Amino acid sequence: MRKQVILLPGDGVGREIMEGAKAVLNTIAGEYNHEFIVHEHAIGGDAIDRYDTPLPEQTVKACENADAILLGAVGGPKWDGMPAGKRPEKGLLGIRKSLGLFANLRPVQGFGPLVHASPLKTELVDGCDILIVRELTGGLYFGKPSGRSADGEEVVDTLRYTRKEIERIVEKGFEAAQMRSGKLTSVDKANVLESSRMWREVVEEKAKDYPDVTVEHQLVDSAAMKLITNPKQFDVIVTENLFGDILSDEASVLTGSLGMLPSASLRTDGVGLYEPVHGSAPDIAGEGVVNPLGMILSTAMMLKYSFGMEEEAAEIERAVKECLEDGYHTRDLDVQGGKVVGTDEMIKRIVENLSTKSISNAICSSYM
Ligand SMILES: NC(=O)c1ccc[n+]([C@@H]2O[C@H](COP(=O)([O-])OP(=O)(O)OC[C@H]3O[C@@H](n4cnc5c(N)ncnc54)[C@H](O)[C@@H]3O)[C@@H](O)[C@H]2O)c1
Ligand SMILES: CC(C)[C@H](C(=O)O)[C@@H](O)C(=O)O
Ligand SMILES: [Mg+2]
Repeated sequence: MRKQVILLPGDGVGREIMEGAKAVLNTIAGEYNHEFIVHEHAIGGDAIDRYDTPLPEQTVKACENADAILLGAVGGPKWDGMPAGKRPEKGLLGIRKSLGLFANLRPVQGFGPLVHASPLKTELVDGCDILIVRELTGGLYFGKPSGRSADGEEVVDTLRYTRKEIERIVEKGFEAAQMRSGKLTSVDKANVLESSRMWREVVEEKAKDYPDVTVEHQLVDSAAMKLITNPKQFDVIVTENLFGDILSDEASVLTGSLGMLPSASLRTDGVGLYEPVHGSAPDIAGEGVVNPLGMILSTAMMLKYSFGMEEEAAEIERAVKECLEDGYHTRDLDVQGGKVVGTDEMIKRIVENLSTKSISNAICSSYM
C-alpha cells in the first residue's frame, strides 16, 4: 500500500518522540512492502516561531490531502504569555476542528510489567482494559462567547453542544462497547449541567438501538474516584470534551505513566489524526529521556484505523510489549528490576524487535 502521512512534531518532546514514529514506519514499510510518503509540517509554538501563527494554512491544506496525520505535542512556557488566539494549543484545537475529528479514542491498558509500574495495587490494575471515547470538537473548548470583558474583570467560556454532536459521539461509544465487552459507561454532570442532561437523554434514546449493550450513567466526580479505586468496572467510557481530557490523564496512572497512552482522533471516513495523550513535557524536553511508547502505539492505531493494516499494527504492539517484558523502559516507568534506557535506545529496541517477527500477541487489539 502507498499512503501519504503528514508529520506534525510540534514542540517540546514532540520532535524526540516523532523519531520513534518515523523509525517504526520505516521498519513496517520494509517488512511489509508498503510505501509511506511522509511530509513534515509546522504546528503550535514551532509554527508561531516560523510563521507567526499556530496553524499555518499550508499545514491545514497538507493535512486535508493526507491519508493520516501523526502529531507529537504542542505548547510550552516559551509561548505562555501569548494572546489567546496565538497560543500553540490553538493550533491543535484548530486542526481537530477544521478536519472534523469529533471522536477521540484513548485506550488504557495495564499489561505486563506496567501493572507493577502503576502506583495502584497490582490486583486493581492487572487486566484493566478501558477505552475512553472523548468528544473532541465541541463543549467548553469551542463554545462562543469566550473571552474577557473590556475592563478585564469578567471572563466567560461557553459549554455548547447540539443534539447531533452528542448523538454522533454517543453512537461511537455504543459501537465500541458492542465490539468489546458490551458495557458502556456514560460520564456526565447531569445533576448540574443542562448539556449533561441532554447528553443523558441522547444516551437513553440510543440505548434502544443497541439492546446488547448495558448502559450505566455516572457523574464525573465520582467516576474520577472509581477510575482509580475500582478501574476494572469500566470497559468503554463515553464522555464530553473536557471530562474526557481530564479522565484520560487520570487513567494513565493505571499504566504507570502518562507517556504510555496513545490516541486516535477520527471522523466518519478513514482520515484520522494520531497523537499520544501527553503534552510537550517541557520539564524533560531535550534530555533524551522521554517515553516514546505513546507515540509509537499511536502509530499502530493509525495503521489499524486509517489504513486497515491490522497485522502491522499488532506487530508494533507486540514489539512494545516484548521490549517492556525484556525489562527495557524509560525512566518515567517505575518497574522494579528493569533497565532504564533513554529515548533513542528504547526506539532502537522496538525497531529490533519489529524486525524479528513472531506470532502476534496484540496488546491493543480490542480497542474498537
Ligand atoms: N496533545 C498535546 O499536544 C498536548 C497535550 C497535553 C498538554 N499539552 C501542552 O503541553 C504543555 C505541558 O503541559 P503539562 O506539563 O501539563 O503536561 P505534559 O503531559 O506535557 O506533562 C505532564 C508530566 O508528565 C511527564 N510526561 C509527559 N509525557 C511524558 C513521556 N512521554 N515520557 C515521560 N514523561 C512524560 C512530563 O515530564 C510532566 O512531568 C502545555 O503547554 C500543554 O498545553 C499538549
Ligand atoms: C493541549 C490541549 C489543548 C489538549 C486538550 O485539552 O485536548 C491536550 O490536553 C489533550 O489531551 O489532547
Ligand atoms: Mg489532555
